[in-house]
Amino acid sequence: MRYQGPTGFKHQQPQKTGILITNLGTPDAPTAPALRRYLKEFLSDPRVVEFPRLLWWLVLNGIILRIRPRRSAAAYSKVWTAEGSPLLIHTANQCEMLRERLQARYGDNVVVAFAMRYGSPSIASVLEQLQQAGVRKLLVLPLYPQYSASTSASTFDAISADFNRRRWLPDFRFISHYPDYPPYIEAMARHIEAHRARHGAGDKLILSYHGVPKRYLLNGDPYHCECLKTSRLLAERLGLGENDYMTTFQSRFGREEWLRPYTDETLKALPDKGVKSIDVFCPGFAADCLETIEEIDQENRGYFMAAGGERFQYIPALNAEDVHIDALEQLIEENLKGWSLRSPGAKALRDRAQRAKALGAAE
Ligand SMILES: C=CC1=C(C)c2cc3[nH]c(cc4nc(cc5[nH]c(cc1n2)c(C)c5CCC(=O)O)C(CCC(=O)O)=C4C)c(C)c3C=C
Ligand SMILES: [Fe+2]
Ligand SMILES: [Fe+2]
Repeated sequence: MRYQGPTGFKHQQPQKTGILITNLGTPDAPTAPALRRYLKEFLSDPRVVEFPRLLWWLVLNGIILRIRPRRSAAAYSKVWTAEGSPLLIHTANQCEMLRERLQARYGDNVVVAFAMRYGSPSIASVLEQLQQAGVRKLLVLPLYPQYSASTSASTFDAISADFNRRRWLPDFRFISHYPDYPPYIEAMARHIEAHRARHGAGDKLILSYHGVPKRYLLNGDPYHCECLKTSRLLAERLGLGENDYMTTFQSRFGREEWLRPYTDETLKALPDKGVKSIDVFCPGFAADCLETIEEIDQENRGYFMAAGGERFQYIPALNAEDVHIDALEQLIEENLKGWSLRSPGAKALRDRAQRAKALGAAE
């Protein structure tokens, strides 16, 4: 059978609305074998590494997967907690809080779940569970505020690959970005203000985003533009002048040029320019993860202090903070508009089952 129908389908099953939040994904353990599996899946995605396939296959399997898993495992072991990878824990918490709030309003008619683009829980496995649960309308929210083909479009690819094998597709909505969504800007502003009220404010606020190769920007990816927009709106909301903040790009991979200015080079240079006290926040990361905890709060803190910096404050990601969940809940609510969140009543379900029986269908 080319297209898979729902298994164990019941005509009386109430039809539900599914809300799927996703993030990038993380290895199962901070070990070289787990990193090898994770990096192989991640770095084989043509949305992430846009290189001629055969050449990249040779480089990935011949060089990168022989060296990087051990190095990355060492980095992950610095951030790993008793409950597991920070990215997975924060995403699970975000999901749980959204579920509580949305089910308080809509009861069991909404199902809220999370999945990871790479690693587990995989998008395919969670979509299968949602279909089994009777989800006939599906809203997907990848937790990437700024659109990039390497993240947002890659998530869409994974969903569409799953749909490609299915017989019965749900109504479908996909939030491809929210870089200027006022409640998101407001959530970050309040979070930063609260942090500054407790710990004081540095002379400059560094807004560091994950980078992508500059080539992707030149080929039309809106990511760079969206990062600058988020920064501008956040700075305006915080009342910051042009000299009070900076947008930088972190997490370079490989030898080609990535979006500039680079976070590490910027932080190494700031003390010489007289900026010795900074706050760093990463607006593009909905949850703390390796790239914020190890790369920013550990590695880049070290660069800044070694270059003569005196005060470095990392402001944590929004994670499962109430202000963040408020913003995500509003974003979800707005994107659910026009969908009735009530499932058909008992009578409608009985009638439907009788009609199906009359037509000779299984129950
Ligand atoms: C190889 C190219 C990469 C591109 C392009 C890229 C884009 C990109 N990534 C994120 C968010 C995250 N990336 C994370 C880890 C990570 N990223 C890359 C490479 C690229 N990312 C690698 C190889 C890794 C793994 C770690 C390592 O070996 O260095 C993470 C953290 C995951 C975790 O488990 O904590 C996030 C989140 C965005 C938003 C983005 C493009 C905009
Ligand atoms: Fe990345
Ligand atoms: Fe990194």
